Order: sequence, then C-alpha cells, then structure tokens
Amino acid sequence: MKQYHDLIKHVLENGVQKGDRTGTGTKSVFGYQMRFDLSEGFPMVTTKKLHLKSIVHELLWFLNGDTNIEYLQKNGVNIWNSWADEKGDLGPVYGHQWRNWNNEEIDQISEIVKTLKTNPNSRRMLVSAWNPSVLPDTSKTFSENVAEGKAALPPCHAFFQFYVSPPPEDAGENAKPRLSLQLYQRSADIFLGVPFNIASYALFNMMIAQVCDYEPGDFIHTFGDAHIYNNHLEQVELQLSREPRKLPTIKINPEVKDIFGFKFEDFSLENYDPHPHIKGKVAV
Ligand SMILES: Nc1nc(=O)c2c([nH]1)NC[C@@H]1CN(c3ccc(C(=O)N[C@@H](CCC(=O)O)C(=O)O)cc3)CN21
Ligand SMILES: O=c1ccn([C@H]2C[C@H](O)[C@@H](COP(=O)(O)O)O2)c(=O)[nH]1
Repeated sequence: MKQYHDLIKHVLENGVQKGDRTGTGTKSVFGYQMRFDLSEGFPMVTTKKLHLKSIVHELLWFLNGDTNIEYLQKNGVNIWNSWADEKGDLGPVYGHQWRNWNNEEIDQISEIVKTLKTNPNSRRMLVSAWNPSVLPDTSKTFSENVAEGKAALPPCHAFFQFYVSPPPEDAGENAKPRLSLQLYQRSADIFLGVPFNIASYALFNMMIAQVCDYEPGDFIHTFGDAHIYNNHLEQVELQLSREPRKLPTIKINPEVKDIFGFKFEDFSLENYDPHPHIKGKVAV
C-alpha cells in the first residue's frame, strides 16, 4: 500500500492547517488521486490492523438500503454510533440514496448492474449519494436533522463511476473485460476513514465484477478535502515508520450472481499479515 503512505506523506509535506466542523483542526490538501490495480492484491492497509468485519457489514448494510444502525450494532460494528438518533436512525444517508434516490424509488444500483450487462461502453454509469435536498442544517444537532428528514451527515464518498475496458492484449483468448471504479470522496479522514473506504470500494468493485462477469480492474480514489486530524499526527508517523507488507487476497463465493444476494459468510480474507492496530479518536 505504497499509495496510502504516499498520500500521508503528501499531506504532511504540503497540507495547510485548516479548521473544521468538529473543532479538532486538520492538516489538509485539496485534490489528490490514488490508483489500485486489483489484480495485484486486495488493497487493505498493512501498516496497522484493520477489521474486515466492519467493512463487509457496512457495505452489505449500504446495499440493503438500510440507514438504521441496528443491523451494524447486532453484528458488533459500532463505527456509526456517534451520529445516530435515539432510535438508531441516520436519516437518508448512503443506503437510502443508492437504492431509493430521493424517495423516488430510483434504484441506482440495480440500474448500474443492468447497464453494465447490456451497454458496457456507456459513459453514464454513475451512482450519486450526494442529494442536496437532504443536506443537514449544521446549526442543528444530528438528531434534529434526522427528525426533519435530513441526513445526519452528508455523504463523504459522494459519487462513483464504472468503466469497462477490453482485456489486455496478452491476456489470452478467454479473458474477460476489466471493470474499473472511480470514487469521488469530498472529505477524507486519512487515518480512520480512508483505509475503510479503500477496502470497501475495492470489494464493491469485485462484487459488481463477479455478478456482471468481468475481471476486477482498477479502483481509482479521487479526493476533495483530504485531511489528517491534528490528533492523529503521532499515529500516522508511527504508521510511516513501519514497512508495508504483501497485500492479502480476498475470496468471494463464486456462486453469488445477484448483487443483493451476498452474505457476510461469502467473503474470506487470506494472507493478511498486518502490523498491530493503532488507536485514534474519531472526530465527531
Ligand atoms: N471524523 C470522521 N471520520 C470518519 O472516518 C467518519 C466519520 N467521522 N463519520 C462517519 C463515518 C464513520 N466512519 C468511521 C468511524 C469510526 C471509525 C473507527 O473508530 N475506527 C477504528 C475502529 C474500527 C472498528 O471498530 O473496527 C479504527 O481503528 O479503524 C472508522 C470509521 C467513517 N466516517
Ligand atoms: O466514509 C467516510 C465517512 C466520513 N469520513 C470523514 C471525513 C471527515 O473527516 C468527516 C466528515 O465530516 P464533514 O464535516 O461532513 O466533512 O468524516 C471519511 O473519511 N470517510
């Protein structure tokens, strides 16, 4: 994961001190891009231990169109707790916009799968979680916004696009076309959020590739405000002092051919040998 270390170094060297909504303060740059060729291994950070469990459950939760944290908590995933109201609701966040855009029964994920299967040359294969009509009023609490039908937090991974390219010329006769995904992330917590976001979208690209019969290609991660919180500086220095290790691989149950048919048990991570976990406080 040289790409992730390069991102940290770039922000440490070029970032400016910038205040933020949470009052923590950040070192920040605007605009950056990383690329991961998924044939080179599964891009899961090795210089600190990550839990695939949280990543898989969160992704299945998005795909289900779920926006209440009950499912996550039942499965031991607590990363969304701080933003939910007393009933566990987050308002119309990712899952809602992916599967039922603006409450208009527009299922962006089903539409993308259909287009990928029937018209892979399309340049219109985008999914947007960014919906200006449900943006929260920042003078109100998370719960007050949710009570008014707004999202507790506006989406950070705001929209993404798919791209299908012919197989490389040296790939042999039966090679499949390659499916790539590019994500635009408007705001990125480099120490805590980004390792999750990389693994999540890489896995999502592999799942979509499997159900549409493509080979996973590149995951391209494009950033708006990419920041390191001031209370994560020691942690990222420790991470940089560690040598990145070989990437793990991930096995997906090949029987699943429906993007909404995946279960937690359909994924297994192999040869993940990370350095120990590094704790950091999440800015709320
Ligand atoms: N400041 C901030 N950073 C984020 O990354 C973030 C938000 N807010 N708000 C919404 C979601 C929630 N996400 C989170 C929240 C917490 C962790 C976290 O505490 N991670 C720990 C423990 C992970 C675990 O329980 O498995 C970590 O060490 O990665 C990660 C992502 C990503 N998002
Ligand atoms: O998937 C995610 C979700 C959130 N983040 C980070 C990015 C920011 O540090 C905060 C959100 O605060 P805003 O003021 O709404 O930008 O959460 C992330 O990195 N990845």
